[in-house]
Amino acid sequence: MSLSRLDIFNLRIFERARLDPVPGLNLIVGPNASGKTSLLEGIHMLATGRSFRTPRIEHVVHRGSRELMVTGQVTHLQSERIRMGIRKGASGTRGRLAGRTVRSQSELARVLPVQVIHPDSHELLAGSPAERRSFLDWGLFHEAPEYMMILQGYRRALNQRNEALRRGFPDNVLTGWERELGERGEALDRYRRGYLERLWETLLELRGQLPDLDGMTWEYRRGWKDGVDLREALASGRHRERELGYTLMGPHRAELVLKRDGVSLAMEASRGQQKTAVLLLRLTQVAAHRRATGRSAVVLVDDLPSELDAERREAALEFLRGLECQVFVSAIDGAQVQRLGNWASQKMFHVEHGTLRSD
Ligand SMILES: Nc1ncnc2c1ncn2[C@@H]1O[C@H](COP(=O)(O)OP(=O)(O)OP(=O)(O)O)[C@@H](O)[C@H]1O
Repeated sequence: MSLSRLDIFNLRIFERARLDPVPGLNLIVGPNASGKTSLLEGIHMLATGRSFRTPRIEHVVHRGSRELMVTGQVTHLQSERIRMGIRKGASGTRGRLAGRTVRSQSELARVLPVQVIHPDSHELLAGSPAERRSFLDWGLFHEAPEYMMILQGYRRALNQRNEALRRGFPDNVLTGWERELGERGEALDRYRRGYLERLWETLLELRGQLPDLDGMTWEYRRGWKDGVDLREALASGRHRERELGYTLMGPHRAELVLKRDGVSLAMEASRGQQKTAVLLLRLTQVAAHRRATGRSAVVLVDDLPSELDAERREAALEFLRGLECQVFVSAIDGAQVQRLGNWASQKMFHVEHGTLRSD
């Protein structure tokens, strides 16, 4: 699966841009502020309805315009072509897939799975636990469609219970929400554990491809005490949670700690080591997704050279090549990613102040 055509309208610096990518490596080169990241942002917007830089759409829409639009064509098995598109602005979002309007953005995300690695991607290790929970959610969204339904139901029930806690509703109201949270929460935990086990099998096979990652391990904390049923834990925590006005236990508090030689990578690894570890984690997800579903994802790497030395850069490109999926890499200096290896197809795009040309 690959993106074979991309049209961008009114996104950041671009009023209009067209890209005809190849299924292998697409290298986007240009000076600072030319629009490299904006192109990757356009692909991410089409696939997920969101920017990876800001939750505020007004910053992404070209100044002076009301909305942005991104359309694309996804090619499956070299022959099946699917058209998709998204319009987004202050007045809302509209998505189109194969000639019809979609009910939810997730329909586009299923057709075009996208994994992004950007200069702040070390936040996966150093940022809040929510970053790591959404990492797990990415894999499960693509592998187990029912997982998202359970998660959405869990979030609804959680909001209801929090509201009931804040408004001092009686115990029998809370018990109903706790039953639902208990069932859904235990199921989410089982999915996450299973996914992590599978992911780690793939990671162990792949980690030798990047330097410095021997001895990497994980510790998953599910969000409530081991050996206790979630429903019982919620019932016993009710008194304290009434005072706080929110639910302290459950998979919405789960944490994934990544370690190397027993020490947290978030606490002690250098920025370059963290970036290499994040590359490994995200690219392992792409490989595991392929194994589980038979489908490939598109990988976006914004500013690959930043903070990676030559050895790490080359190893990263080699790793990307081995995944055999479509890759978009941006860089200021094409020479830094010159040793591209033997890709099945590759193309270089030059960006200059919002205009685009290819070799
Ligand atoms: N909403 C907007 N409307 C118009 N231009 C914008 C908007 N948001 C950002 N820009 C401009 O778009 C340009 C391109 O930004 P972008 O981040 O894509 O560049 P880049 O090539 O990735 O740069 P760098 O190498 O410095 O990371 C910048 O000059 C920025 O000021």
